[in-house]
This record gives sequence, C-alpha cells and structure tokens, in this order.
Amino acid sequence: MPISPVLVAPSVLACDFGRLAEEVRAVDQAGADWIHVDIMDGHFVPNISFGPDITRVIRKATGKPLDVHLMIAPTDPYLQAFAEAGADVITVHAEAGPHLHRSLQAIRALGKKAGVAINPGTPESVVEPVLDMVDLILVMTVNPGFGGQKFLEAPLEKIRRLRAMTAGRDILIEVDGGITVETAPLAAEAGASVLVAGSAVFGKGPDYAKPIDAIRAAAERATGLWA
Ligand SMILES: O=C(CO)[C@@H](O)[C@H](O)COP(=O)(O)O
Ligand SMILES: [Fe+2]
Repeated sequence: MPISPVLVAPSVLACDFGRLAEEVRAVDQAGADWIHVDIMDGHFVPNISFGPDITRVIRKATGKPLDVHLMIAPTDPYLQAFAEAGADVITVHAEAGPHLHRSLQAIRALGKKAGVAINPGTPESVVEPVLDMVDLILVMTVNPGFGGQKFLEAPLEKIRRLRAMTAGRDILIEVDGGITVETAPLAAEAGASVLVAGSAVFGKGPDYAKPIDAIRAAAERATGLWA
C-alpha cells in the first residue's frame, strides 16, 4: 500500500481574528499544506464562528487549498456560497441531515472535492454507502464546536478501519481535534494523512513554522516516511 505524504492544515479558528488575513499569510508562509476553515452555526454545534464572507477574506490571503469544515445544519442551502467564497474541499457532517448522498453530489456538482465528517460517537459504517462520492473522510477526535479540546483516542480504531475500508481508493483520511506533536503520530500511524491543528499551531508563539514542521515530522516518522 503506498504511504501518503502527511499534510498539515492549521485551523484558523485558533488565530487572532483581529489580524485574520495576516495570520493566514503567516501560516501559508510557515509551510501549511492546507488552510482549515471551521464553520459553526450555533445549532449543529454549540458555537458560532463565521460564514462565507470571512471565508472569502481567507481565500484572498492564500493560494493554499481551503479545507472548509461545515459544522452546520442544514448544509445544502449554503454549499454554493462556500464554493463561491473559494473553498477547495467542502466537508459536511454525516450527522447534519438525512441526505448525505445528496449533499456530496451537490458539492461535486459545484466542482469541489467532497468530504464527509464523523463525530466521535458516529460509527464509520455511515460512510460506506457513499464511498464513491467522497474525496476525504474527516474523523473528529473531539466533539465538534470548540478548539483547544483534549484529543480522544477512541476514534483511532475507526481511522484504522476506515483505512482498510478505503484501500485502493483515492480518499484522504483527515483527523481533526486535539492534534499536537504528541497526538499527530497516533493519528498518522492509524492511517490519517491530513492533520488539522488549531491551538497547537497558533498557540505556540509567533514562529508558526516550528509547530507545523514538528507535527509533520512527528507524523511522518510514525508512518515510516521519515527516518
Ligand atoms: O473542527 C474543529 C473543532 O470543532 C477543529 O478544526 C478545531 O478548530 C481544531 O482545533 P484544535 O483542537 O487543534 O485546537
Ligand atoms: Fe475542523
């Protein structure tokens, strides 16, 4: 089985919103592979972040892929707005509504990569019927809604099972929540290749290259990509 390179996606939820564009440029220059954009509606999750207008500001500040994680319900009425705001990957939660297949179809029809996210309490089996429709599976290792939470180890087994379920397919497995230099190797060893990190990147001082490089190196070491 080919080993995928590890991608680090800083979550701007943890940045200084007063200097949003500057913060996005800083993580871009510090070597972020993707920029993770958390959209929260105060309904699907108990917190509100921002919407398409702010996503457009982020888009203007970077040429890196924008990884938009929608923690909103319903999702479908807003997919076009996020596509037009500059998303490259749009991820919807399997728990956000009864029409996951329709949402994924709509994302691909907009010309974007389609992702499905699952909460810690959701089994990976919900993804099986839509494997032909997804480019990315996001496994939450915290309950969604807030940055800075403690990494849950239980979803690691789901990542292992998803790795087996998606073998031979062009599907990335992303892990989100509580990723640090210590937890990144656990997620990478289990089979995740896209690592979201918010507080571990933005909360460690002004040199964002240090945590980004350290997380990537720790994960690559765990997958045998790095000596
Ligand atoms: O989607 C979410 C939280 O709901 C995440 O993307 C967090 O924003 C990641 O932050 P850290 O756990 O890395 O601080
Ligand atoms: Fe996220």
